[in-house]
This record gives sequence, structure tokens and C-alpha cells, in this order.
Amino acid sequence: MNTHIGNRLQGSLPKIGIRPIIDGRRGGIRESLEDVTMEMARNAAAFLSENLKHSNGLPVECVIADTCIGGVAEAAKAEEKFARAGVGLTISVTPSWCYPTETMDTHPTRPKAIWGFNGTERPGAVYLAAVLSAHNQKGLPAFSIYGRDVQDIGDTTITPDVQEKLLQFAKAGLAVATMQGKSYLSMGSVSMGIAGCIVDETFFQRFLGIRNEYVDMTEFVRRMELGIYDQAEYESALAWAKANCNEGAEVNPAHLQRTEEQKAGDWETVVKMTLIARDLMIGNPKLNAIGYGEEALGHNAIAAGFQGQRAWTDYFPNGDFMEAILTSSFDWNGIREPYMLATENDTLNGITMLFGHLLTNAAQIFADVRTYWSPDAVKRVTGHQLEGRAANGIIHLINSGPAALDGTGRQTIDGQPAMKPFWDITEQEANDCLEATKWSPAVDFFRGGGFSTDFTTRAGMPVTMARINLVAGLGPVLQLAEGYTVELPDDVHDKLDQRSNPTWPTTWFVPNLTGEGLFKDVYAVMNNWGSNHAAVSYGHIGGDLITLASMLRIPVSMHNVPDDRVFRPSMWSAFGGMDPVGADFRACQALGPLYR
Ligand SMILES: C[C@H](O)[C@@H](O)[C@@H](O)C(=O)CO
Ligand SMILES: [Mn+2]
Repeated sequence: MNTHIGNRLQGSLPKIGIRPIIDGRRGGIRESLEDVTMEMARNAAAFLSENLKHSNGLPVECVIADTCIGGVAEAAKAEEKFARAGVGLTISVTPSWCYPTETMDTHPTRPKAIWGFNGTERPGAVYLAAVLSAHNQKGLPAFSIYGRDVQDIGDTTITPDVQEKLLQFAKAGLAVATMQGKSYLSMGSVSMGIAGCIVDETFFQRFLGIRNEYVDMTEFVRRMELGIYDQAEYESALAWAKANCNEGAEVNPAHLQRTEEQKAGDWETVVKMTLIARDLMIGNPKLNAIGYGEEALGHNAIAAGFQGQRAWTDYFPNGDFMEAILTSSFDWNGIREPYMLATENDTLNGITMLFGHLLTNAAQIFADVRTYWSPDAVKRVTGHQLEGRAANGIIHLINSGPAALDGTGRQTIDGQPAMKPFWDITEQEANDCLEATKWSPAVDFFRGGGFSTDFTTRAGMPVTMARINLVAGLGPVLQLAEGYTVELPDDVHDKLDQRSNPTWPTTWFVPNLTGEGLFKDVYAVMNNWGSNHAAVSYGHIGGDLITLASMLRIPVSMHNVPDDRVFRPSMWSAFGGMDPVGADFRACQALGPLYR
């Protein structure tokens, strides 16, 4: 049962502003267009509200300007209404010719789209072309939505191609607006010299509109020792963990095994850590009641990371239970929105997870990009010939201990494995995810013990792996690969898993190949990955990620998304539409980050 709506964060949910644009000439023209234009706006609003939800489960609201916008006075009035309502992105709609610079949305940072009706009784497409040229000339990029087939004026249906573009734009625009003003919370600092953990405040502030917050991991010790957590919740959480988390095999040599007594203590610690990390991220009113008003507020963190190794894990139980449970869509409180929490405080992977979450509303898998297994290598080691989707080789995604339990693939859509928004997950599915997961005593890397998440993702799940990298002289770049999860015969899996780490969560991934360049073969994808980590989202969401990246002015260095799902502001084609990858880099560089 969906007992919780989403996470409590400060700041209102962004709305979509709909701007009905009209030819302002009175005495016949404007009058003839009023109804059809407003109707187009109402249709767009209804369609978006019916099809979109915020990641916390609440419906997306649209705000329509009070009147059609025929000139600058009405544009300003709409703007005033939008500012009051908290509009985070706009869609201008029109079936007719109107006056571009007098009616356009000139907000400097808000994502914008224009839907120009494809009819010819009145020239909506002429306006669309003219207003896009104005946007491009003024450096205010806008997305162009233009139906493929001519419709009759007054036809209120939104054709499937237009629907797709409205949704792709709106999802990415909502993600941009949702991130704005929130925080990323680093719990600890840089783990084991991993560069992605270094907080680049300029990136957060200027590209994402996110502020950076920091706490030392000693804060966990203080809260555990002084009892700064909700005692009643702690008891129910511990009881739930005991009842629902199956302990996995002990694989440590005898001299490294922790005693039963130590393990019992470790369970108490990891449950407390989970409560504390969540309270640090979003606060907890219960702490107010026990005299900790400041702690009750939290850090308004839409995403966070936990350093773990090694300052913490050399002495305390590792963060695997905390990271796995918080990034999952359920816990002792029931089914709820997953938290975006990066292992090793890899801030760049944490933000990639956040992108995936805001675009899919579902949990994300944090993974080490560990091994490319060629068909020959698998054959040599196991005697097995890879076949089917795995025939060209596989990439072993395996995080160093935790991953969202949604990653087991035990939720389904039409019988196929999926990771779903929390409001679509059934209690049975949550139980199946728990059932498919073992919690094994941590291995030798973790001197302080803890319990790692061991599962194997079910085959046949369409997924997208992605990663933001920071590159000197370039800034942030996004890379992504759409593909599928696969499974191997048990004995083959075990042989490969044993070589890596049998106590950690495995996703066998196969990218969709194009036969050329970075997607020439599976090896090329592995070989061109920009770091040790990736975030894995449910579905083929490369198109949505590309749209979002373009809004933030983050170029995409590597993707395998078919052309018809690449949707960027119209300005991009002027930077060299014959060479879309190069054009993306040039456009992002010329515009600079979204926020100054
Ligand atoms: C346990 C190891 O130290 C792992 O944490 C390490 O291989 C990584 O995950 C690096 O990202
Ligand atoms: Mn790692």
C-alpha cells in the first residue's frame, strides 16, 4: 500500500505555464481566434496534467494565462500570474500568426517550448518559425513543437507526435525547475580519492541551481550516542529489518568473521544510520519533540552522498543497508518515494541518479562499472558461449555493496521486469524485491562490518546507464547508453560473480549497439565510460536525458538514442545540424550554464 507520498522538501512544486498566443488585430481577426486559441491552451493543460506526476506522486498543475497574449501588455500580465503561481517552465501555443518579439516568453532561465499548430487556415507555423528565430537571436533557446500532418483549424486532438514532444519537454523542464534551490548534501567528503566526490560548487550552482551542504560523518556518531532519532521509529525499523532482510552467506575467512554478537550490534547501527541519513537530508518533525529543533529541519537535500570508505567503514559498519534502503521505494513505513543517495559520495553519480529519478519518478541503481566480459573471456573462464542479447559480450555493473532493491527487477509492467514510480508498486512487488535480496556480512574491504545487498537483476529490463563527468576546459558532459539487462545460467553467473564479489548487487548490462563509433561493440561502450560509476534508470530514457541536458547546457558526449527521440532547442541546429554531436557542444559552450 502507498502509505506515504513523496519526500518533504521546502519550496513549492513547479507548475507549467501555458501561454495562448494570438494575433492582436481587433475587428475580426483576434475575435475569430480567441476561442480556438484558448481551447488549444486548455487541451495542452489537460493533456499534461493527466499524464504527468511529480516524483512525490502529486499531479502536475498547469496555469493558463488569463487572456490570450496578443502583445506585450498581455505577455506581462501572464508573467505576473506565472510568478505568483510558481511556474517553472512555459509552453506557448498558437494556431495563428502573431507578433513574435511582442508575445514571446523572455524569462532568462525558464525552459520554453512553442507549439505551433500545423494548419494553414491561419499560419501558426509561420509564427512558430518567426518566434523561434527571435528566441535564437536573443539567446533564449526554445523547443519547437510542430505536428507532422496538417490538421483542420478547430481540430482539438493532440496528435501522437505532438503529445510525445509535449511530454518530453515538460518532463525535462519540470526536472530543471524541481532541482532549483534545493541542496545536495555531502555526508563526509572524498572517498578513496575518487574525483567525482570532489564537490564542484560551480557546477552545482551554475548548471543545476543546487546549493551544496556538508556534514562530517561524526554527526552520525553524535546522533547515535545522544539518541537524536525517533526511538519509536527505530524500534519498528529494526523489527522490520529482522523480519524482512534475509542474511546472506558469510564468505569471510574465519579470522575476519564478526561474532554473532557483533553482527546483532551492527544491525542496530545500520538501521540507526538509515534514519539519521534521511533526517539529515529532509529533516524530521519528530526530532523537534525531543528537543532537537535544528536537527528537525534537515538540509532540504534533493540528493546526497555518503563517503563511507574509508574514514567511516574502517571502524563502523558500512553504509550499504542505509544506501540500499533509502534508494529503494519502500521501507518499514511502507511504499514511498526513493531517496537519491550516492555511494562513496560520488556527487556526479548522485546528480545523474537525480536526473533519472526526476525523469522516470522511479528508483535508480548506483553501480560500479566493473568488468567487460567478452564472449571469448566468458567461454575461457566458464566454458559457456554467450547467446541471445548477451552474444556480443556483457558489462558487469556491480556496486560495492548497496543498490536500490527495485533493481532486483521484481516489479513488473505487462509481465516484464520494471522499476516503477512508487505509486504503481504493489505490496507484493515490494515483498518480492526483499525476497530476492540477501544481506551478506561485509567483506574484508570493510573492517567495521555491515551488510551488503546481494541480488541479481532480472533479465529483459530496458534500462539506460548514464553518467555526468567533469572535464577540464570543457565543464560537465553527459554520457549514456540505452540497453537491456540480461541474465546468465546460474553456474556461469556464479563463476563470474565469485571472481568479483558474491556479496554485492549485480546487473548484467548489454548496450544497444549501432555498429559504429562509441557503440561499435560492447567493449567500446565499456572502454569509453568516463569513470568508475554509472547510474541506471528504468526504460530507454536517453531522449529525455538529452533534452534535460540541453536545457542545462550540458553537452552529451556519447549516446545511442535514435534520431527521432533527440529533442533539443531549435537553436541547436544552427550550430551545425549536419553534425548534431558537435552542434551540441558548440551550442552549450556559446550559451554557457543556465544560471549565471
Ligand atoms: C570496496 C572497494 O573499495 C570499492 O568500494 C571500490 O572498488 C569502488 O567501489 C570504487 O568505486
Ligand atoms: Mn564504487
